[in-house]
Amino acid sequence: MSVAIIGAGAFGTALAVSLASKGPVTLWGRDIEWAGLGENPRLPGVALPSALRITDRLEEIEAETVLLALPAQVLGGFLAEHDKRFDGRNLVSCAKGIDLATLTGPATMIGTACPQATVAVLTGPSFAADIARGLPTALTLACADAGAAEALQRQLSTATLRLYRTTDVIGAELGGALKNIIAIAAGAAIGAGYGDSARASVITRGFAEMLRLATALGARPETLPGLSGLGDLVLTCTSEQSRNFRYGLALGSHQPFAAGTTVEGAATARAVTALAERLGIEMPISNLVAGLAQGRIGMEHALDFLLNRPLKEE
Ligand SMILES: NC(=O)c1ccc[n+]([C@@H]2O[C@H](COP(=O)([O-])OP(=O)(O)OC[C@H]3O[C@@H](n4cnc5c(N)ncnc54)[C@H](O)[C@@H]3O)[C@@H](O)[C@H]2O)c1
Ligand SMILES: O=P(O)(O)OC[C@H](O)CO
Repeated sequence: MSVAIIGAGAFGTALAVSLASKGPVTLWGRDIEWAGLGENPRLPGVALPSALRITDRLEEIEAETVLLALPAQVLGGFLAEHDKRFDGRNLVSCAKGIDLATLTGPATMIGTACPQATVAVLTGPSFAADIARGLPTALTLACADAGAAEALQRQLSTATLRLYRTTDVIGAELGGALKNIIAIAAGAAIGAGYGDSARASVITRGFAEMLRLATALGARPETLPGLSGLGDLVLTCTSEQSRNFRYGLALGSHQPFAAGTTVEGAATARAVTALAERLGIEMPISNLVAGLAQGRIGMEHALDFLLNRPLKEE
């Protein structure tokens, strides 16, 4: 089975570099003026291998397995335009977010746009730079069809990229989407100088929120403590490599943050606030992050927002 990747950002390029160690890979990007330079500025210091073909022509994407490595908020527009071209293939979502327009995750969006496709999700704790440099990384490959999950697991594992499989697509994709919100909160706590104990509380109570919403939306509870949930939550809340964590740091310390950086947790927090309201679920950390990201709540009120809630059982 041949492989192609849509989205030549940091993650799409990193996956392309890793998969090119096994055979030819095609990478499609909208803006690829860097292709001839042998390096993607979003992934500095990583040489692009010769087995990697880079194109901005979608008609060249003929692979059976296509990884969609676009940010969650742009995926819907891409699918609306190109659904027919990709229907019927193996479509693997790599986006970690919930679409604000539809309040659904990437797997549902892909399945709706391309009903004949086999839909899968690739998620879990992994920084693009680590994957591209060949550092050992473990991910989750989720597909409702157990046979297809096994085939994709084999196809997309490399010598340094170890994939575990599951049929719980909703659980795997929600873990990856929701951890970004909690990482912003953890960054804000550190940025504001609240300390490591506060960060541990944010991670733990944040995980409780993730579990609450994910299971209400149909996730299996045992999926959330795995790589795609807790694994990625821990990574993203503790590393300044994370853009979501760094965005939180900037919010907490009243510093500017580079516009145009992909920070999936900001829009996803707004989507989660709407979903939680619809389902009658308490998501105080997610609500706070949505308020901070929209400028509705100032950092000076953030602590009151969390600490003045009624005392309750853990
Ligand atoms: N970077 C990581 O370490 C990492 C790791 C795991 C998962 N992810 C996920 O992968 C997804 C992509 O993240 P990234 O790090 O590659 O982001 P990025 O900011 O590096 O790249 C985003 C890419 O999307 C392209 N793009 C934006 N709008 C587009 C549109 N309308 N049509 C076509 N292309 C468009 C941009 O040109 C850019 O190449 C996110 O959901 C992210 O959470 C990233
Ligand atoms: O840089 P972030 O915050 O988008 O995180 C990247 C990955 O999701 C970490 O697993």
